[in-house]
Amino acid sequence: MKVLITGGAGFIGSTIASVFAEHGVTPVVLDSLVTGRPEFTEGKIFYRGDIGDGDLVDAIFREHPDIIATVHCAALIVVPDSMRDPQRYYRVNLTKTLDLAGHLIRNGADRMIFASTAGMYRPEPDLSVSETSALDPQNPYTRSKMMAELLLGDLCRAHGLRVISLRYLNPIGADPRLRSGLQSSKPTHALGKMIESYELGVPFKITGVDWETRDGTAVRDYIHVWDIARAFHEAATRFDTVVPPLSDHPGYEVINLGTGGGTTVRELVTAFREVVGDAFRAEDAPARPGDVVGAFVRPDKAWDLLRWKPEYTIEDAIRHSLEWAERRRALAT
Ligand SMILES: O=c1ccn([C@@H]2O[C@H](COP(=O)(O)OP(=O)(O)O[C@H]3O[C@H](CO)[C@H](O)[C@H](O)[C@H]3O)[C@@H](O)[C@H]2O)c(=O)[nH]1
Repeated sequence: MKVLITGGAGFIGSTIASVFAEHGVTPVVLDSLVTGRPEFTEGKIFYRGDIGDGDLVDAIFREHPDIIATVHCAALIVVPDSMRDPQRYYRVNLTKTLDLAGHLIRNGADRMIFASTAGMYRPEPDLSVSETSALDPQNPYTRSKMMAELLLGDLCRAHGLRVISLRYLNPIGADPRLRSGLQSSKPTHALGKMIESYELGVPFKITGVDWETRDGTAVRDYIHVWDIARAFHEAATRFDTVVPPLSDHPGYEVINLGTGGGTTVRELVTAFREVVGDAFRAEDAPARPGDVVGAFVRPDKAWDLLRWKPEYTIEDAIRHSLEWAERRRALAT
């Protein structure tokens, strides 16, 4: 039994591949390596290429008729980049998803699990989001994901494609067995900057301390990447129960993944100190341009349909991220 993973050489896709492999499902990785890492494909069935390449997708299904589902992670994901170059984001995230879906339908591959974002919701007054929250994407990245979901929903109704769309926010951590992790050695996100400050011995700057939250700093739903990857496996395992074939179901189901509480930047600093010790320093600084107060995701539906909830703590994720940062440095030298 196999699963096709587009973007399987990326941070999340490679972790998903490891979870499936641990459960006896062989990953078949399709990745352009534009942002993916060749070392994350080592020892795996790997096709280097584009999800829009119909001949390639046909060849993959011809060579692996035992693929049971497609996990679609291939995408561009950096919000500020999407604002600078929206065309590229719509081409890759939207047009190529349309092409890929056509190739899947042609090959009779009707099960897709789509890696989406909870960043498309307008948060409720308490900053929570659930599947019923209004959609109000704020940048080309989240808009490209929302539009991709809309087109997939239409193809489900018209062509019998079936899609489970998993929406989540900020993945952190690394494969606990350190087979893969974040590719970039210069991350700009909060935990990446914390690790950088810790290693340089300089204070971490808390950018934004005047938000209306429990401690004035912004909220994010940081979630361990292994937990997210487990949800993809649960979705594949329960696919036909969640989206039954040949039924009244519209063929398209959205499930949010999150912790149900979120973490402020100050809470992230406290968790970081739990791991590295009290000497770690942080100081207040102005908010970054374009920053938002943030949101957290209610995961009740994920529990009902997938029997999924996060298992790793923020401290676990920090520990794994630190271990991965060290390993990545060792691999680079
Ligand atoms: O050195 C830093 C870096 C970040 N923050 C704060 O930490 C919070 C979270 O920031 P992140 O950058 O970790 O997360 P964002 O959700 O703001 O955005 C990031 O995560 C997204 C994924 O969910 C996209 O990938 C996006 O491009 C990327 O910047 C923000 O309030 C930010 O101001 C700091 O206090 N200090």
